[in-house]
Amino acid sequence: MPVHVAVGVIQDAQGRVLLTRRAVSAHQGGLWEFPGGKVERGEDLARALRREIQEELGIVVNTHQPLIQITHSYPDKTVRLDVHSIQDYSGTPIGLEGQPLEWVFPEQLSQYAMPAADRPICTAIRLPQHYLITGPDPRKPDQFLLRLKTSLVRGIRLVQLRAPGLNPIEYAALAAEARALCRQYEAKLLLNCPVQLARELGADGVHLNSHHLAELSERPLTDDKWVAASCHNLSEVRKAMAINADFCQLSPVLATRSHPGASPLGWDSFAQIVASASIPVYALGGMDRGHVREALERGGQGVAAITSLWAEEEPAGQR
Ligand SMILES: Nc1nc2c([nH]c(=O)n2[C@@H]2O[C@H](COP(=O)(O)OP(=O)(O)OP(=O)(O)O)[C@@H](O)[C@H]2O)c(=O)[nH]1
Ligand SMILES: [Mg+2]
Repeated sequence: MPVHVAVGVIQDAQGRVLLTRRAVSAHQGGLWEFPGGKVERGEDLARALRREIQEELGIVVNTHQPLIQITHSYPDKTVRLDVHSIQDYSGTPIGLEGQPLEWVFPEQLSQYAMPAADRPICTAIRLPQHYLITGPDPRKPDQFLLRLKTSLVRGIRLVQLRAPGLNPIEYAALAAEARALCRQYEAKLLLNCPVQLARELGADGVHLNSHHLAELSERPLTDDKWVAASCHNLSEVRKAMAINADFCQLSPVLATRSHPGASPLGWDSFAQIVASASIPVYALGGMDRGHVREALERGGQGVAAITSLWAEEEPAGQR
């Protein structure tokens, strides 16, 4: 049986995350971690989280929401980390057990030595709750780029450029323009195309379709790039984890106009598959912004969508 652990992600007004340093004598000693500790017998997760955070930092957790669940096997034990984002708390964190504290920007988390189980937590912290998949294929690139811009103006920060009907030359031209636009808004652009092309185009990362995923035996890009994958069942999610992908999307969760023939998983199967995934998983298929809460409650990272996130009109002031 894995050791069940309640873990809290606490962010300040600037978005910095609180790390604490484990005692040298402890399991995974000397490494930086997120505060938290073991769930005691008879305790539920919320109570354990409140107790651990109060014991270690002297603050009172008021509200929290699930971020990710990770099962990880170390040589000496297996842990099940139940990670929640702490949205509101009272007091000022101090290291009540003498542990050093540090507030760290999400982009800098990789500079801290942390337990191996924490890598997907850092990924989940850096990823937004919405993942925009562009569509449909552009007949007029200008209009397509204007719609992308509107989506960015509305707050989208993670974009998958999907245009399966374009040839590689058309796709490359569109990707260059989309990349320039995404940079302006500090959004990340993942290219849904063969890995070699994504490498050549110098994107922020690649989004593998299930066919490309199946062909790979290892992570195709270095750790400073994003690697994401399209999955439709548990074995594809496992494959994404096996090649060390950062995150995946799982579809179709609900019935969707864009893929009318596909039979939906439903939220229960989504949650079941996500429970076995130790990487962030976006729900895809019939999703709109209103589904974010359900996706989080079911263990997901948020929603991925074409139809509902792809802006219909031009951005204000751009006509
Ligand atoms: N709190 C915390 N534990 C983690 C993280 N990552 C990770 O692998 N763990 C593992 O999860 C377990 C959590 O235990 P803990 O040592 O914090 O438990 P605790 O606060 O109840 O302490 P105690 O039982 O030593 O008094 C440890 O085996 C630890 O190595 C993390 O980010 N935060
Ligand atoms: Mg602890």
